[in-house]
Amino acid sequence: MVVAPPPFTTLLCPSPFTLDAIRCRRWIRCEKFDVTFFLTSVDASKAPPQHILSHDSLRCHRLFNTVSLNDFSPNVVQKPLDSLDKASKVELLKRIEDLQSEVDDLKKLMKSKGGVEESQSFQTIPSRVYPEVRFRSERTRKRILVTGGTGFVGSHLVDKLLLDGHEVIALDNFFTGRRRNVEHWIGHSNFELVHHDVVNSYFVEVDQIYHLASPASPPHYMYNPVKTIKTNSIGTINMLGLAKRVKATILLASTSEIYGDPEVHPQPESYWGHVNPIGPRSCYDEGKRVAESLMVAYAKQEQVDIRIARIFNTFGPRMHMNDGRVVSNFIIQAIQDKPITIYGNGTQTRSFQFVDDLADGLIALMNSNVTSPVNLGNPEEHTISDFAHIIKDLVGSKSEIEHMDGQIDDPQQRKPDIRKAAEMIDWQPKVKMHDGIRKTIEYFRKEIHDEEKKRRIDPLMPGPPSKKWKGVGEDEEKDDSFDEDDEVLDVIISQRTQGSNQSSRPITDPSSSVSPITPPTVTSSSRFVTSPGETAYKTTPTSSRIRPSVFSGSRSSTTTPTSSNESQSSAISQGEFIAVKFQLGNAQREKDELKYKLAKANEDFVAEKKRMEMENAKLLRKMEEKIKVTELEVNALRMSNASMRAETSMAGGDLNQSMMSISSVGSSQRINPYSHREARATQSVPRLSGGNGFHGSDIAATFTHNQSMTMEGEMSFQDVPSQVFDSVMDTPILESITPIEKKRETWDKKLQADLANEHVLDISPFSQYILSTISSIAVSPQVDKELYSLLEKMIKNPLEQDIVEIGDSQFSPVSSQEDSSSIPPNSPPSSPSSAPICID
Ligand SMILES: O=C(O)[C@H]1O[C@H](OP(=O)(O)OP(=O)(O)OC[C@H]2O[C@@H](n3ccc(=O)[nH]c3=O)[C@H](O)[C@@H]2O)[C@H](O)[C@@H](O)[C@@H]1O
Repeated sequence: MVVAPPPFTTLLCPSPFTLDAIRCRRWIRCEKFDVTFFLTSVDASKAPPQHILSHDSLRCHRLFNTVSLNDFSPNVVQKPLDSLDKASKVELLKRIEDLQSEVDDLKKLMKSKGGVEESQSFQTIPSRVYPEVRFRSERTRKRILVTGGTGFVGSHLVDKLLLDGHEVIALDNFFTGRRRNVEHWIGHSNFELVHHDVVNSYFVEVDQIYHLASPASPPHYMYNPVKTIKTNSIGTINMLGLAKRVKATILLASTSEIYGDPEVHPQPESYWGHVNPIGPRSCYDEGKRVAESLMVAYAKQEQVDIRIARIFNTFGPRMHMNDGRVVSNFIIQAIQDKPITIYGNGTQTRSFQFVDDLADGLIALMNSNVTSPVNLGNPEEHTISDFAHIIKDLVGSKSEIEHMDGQIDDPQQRKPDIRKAAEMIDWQPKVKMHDGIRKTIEYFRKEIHDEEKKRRIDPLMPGPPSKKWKGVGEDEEKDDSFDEDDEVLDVIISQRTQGSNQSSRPITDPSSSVSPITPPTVTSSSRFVTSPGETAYKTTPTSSRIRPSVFSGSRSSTTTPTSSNESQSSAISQGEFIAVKFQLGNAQREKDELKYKLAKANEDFVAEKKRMEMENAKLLRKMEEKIKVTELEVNALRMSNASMRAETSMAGGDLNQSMMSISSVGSSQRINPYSHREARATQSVPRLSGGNGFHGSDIAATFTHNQSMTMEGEMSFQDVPSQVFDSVMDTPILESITPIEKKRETWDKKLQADLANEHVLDISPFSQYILSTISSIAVSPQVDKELYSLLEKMIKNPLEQDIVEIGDSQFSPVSSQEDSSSIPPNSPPSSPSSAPICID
């Protein structure tokens, strides 16, 4: 009789000898060993006699052992769908197609998104490096609003506050402020830049408010006196209202100008001043005086915590080239070896402080508890004449000194009494005037160099006249806003239409040939007004009343018109000149704005990139899920198809087709790319005898998808079986299976021949594969026992065993060693590899 074969080799018995009668009835799957196979029953009635094989053929079982149990990867095996009717399968196929196209779309979308990212040249934008700021805890870190935060003084204050670890909001209407003054902070998490005019309300939650917003240079504040008053009155009310609401401490940047043309010298805070309330400077002087009054009123009535700084003449880097004040004018003139223009006889005095000291003083005052006004200035007093020589010497200039008409209400002496600051806020200036001047000279040298370079690259041509020019000669009302774009044109229009009767600031008469950075060389003969309200200029009404920046001056001798025509042409050329100058200013602002936008775009890009990466990751996950689902469905279909083929072949009595079906199932279940990878990483390389033979290629195809495998003496399966795999695995499921049919014909013939010659199994590695697959999972004695008995029954009486079903739970693998004791006496050895197979 038979020496019992290993249990699941027994399972083979029905297959070979009743192959043509096989009917797929149930799937058995063993997740642990990643095997799905059919349990079949025998329908002998359908089996042509010649296909019934002899038991003796099973001698070949010995060959099974070439594939060991360990060679199977723990892939997930899914249960196939139950047999589907054709319509359902078509529907399923359609769904797979849809899913596939969806997956393709998603892939495309992802690629395109990746493409966008790649093509962006944002990577070329270097990430910004900010000055290192002090770390402050939540408790000590303050949120601070600085109005006029991009101006000359404001930007230095912003620097100090940020470096000290506070959060700063710089608010500015950019009338005299410039983004470039704070551009090194743009994008910093502690910094915020707000374009806003304090004349309008602004609401923000802050601890401190430094209220600096106002033009401070005489030509600037005199340009639009109504707006200057509004800024200092309404603007201050708005900021006080905000301070009141959010209980912030507010510091007003007041000025030494509130002392007017002082009669007390030096000026202590207790001095009430000597101000002409209707003079050309009054818009600023009185504006600041009313601002101080408002501060005190809000403190008294609304308990707002206030600080008042009376700021004396200040200079330093970041002064505008067009500032028009004495320091910038003298330095630029000296650098360019142009005449240094002194208004008046030069005996008037000023005390100049370096901007760094002022910023320290403002912070010290804010953080004190001094609510009364405090002077902040450097008491080092010089006459303007001395000052001109100091500048000339420090620059090493060949400039001559030229005296021009003095200004109306020009304070004749100014020197701060800073004892209060020293006592109450422990502040005094540290930077000596000479040192500060040197730094400022370097700054202006660079500015001039940059400016000249820019003009070399892009020589300025006066653009087409603005629409505003059409208004020349008409009655046009001057806007009270600081719209710098229209500023100069407005001045010209106003000049032409109303004459020069407002400002006492010295007039300059630039000729058309004057370069935008030509220093003023104004003489004193033609422009001096004795009293406000009278005709402001001795020049003709057509001469322009522009601010006396160093860029706009020229010798007065060239300006006295000899005829009305000449006067007209002089005015036009000046207009053109100013238009060009302001084009330059606008271009600069535009550049600053672009820089800001670029920095912002960079930030936005980084955020967008992060978002896209997250989105892509999500998309990828979704895609992978879809692919997985698709694969599962495809596998299901394949298995289902295999089932059908098996059924078909059974009906047709085709051994090979049945084999193929099983092979397909075994293969398709290994498509899962994840387990595939795992398998590759962990599996040994099984060797299969005869794997490249008749059916061996199918087996190879099966293996190729999930593990490396070599055939004995043959090439690697990884390379070989692609066509085979394609033909077997990717055969359209419901379409004509022509290639397979063709093969099958050949195989059938061969099989017939083999059968005739009685050496079927000897040459059928495919059969071996099935056998080995089945045997390899037969590690559970319990399962062995059950299956064995089932199979015994099947073999004995196949017709009775129409349906065999074994659930998953029965396949929990058990180590053969561990459970050898539990193997029933009747059972075969649990290790297929060691099992002697001998069937009588
Ligand atoms: O620098 C400042 O911080 C101060 O500047 C101005 O006060 P002011 O003293 O008139 O400033 P400048 O325009 O620089 O004039 C200073 C003196 O130099 C004279 N000056 C100015 C410019 C020039 O080219 N030549 C010249 O002789 C002026 O006539 C004046 O006597 C403002 O009014 C103040 O609010 C501000 O605090």
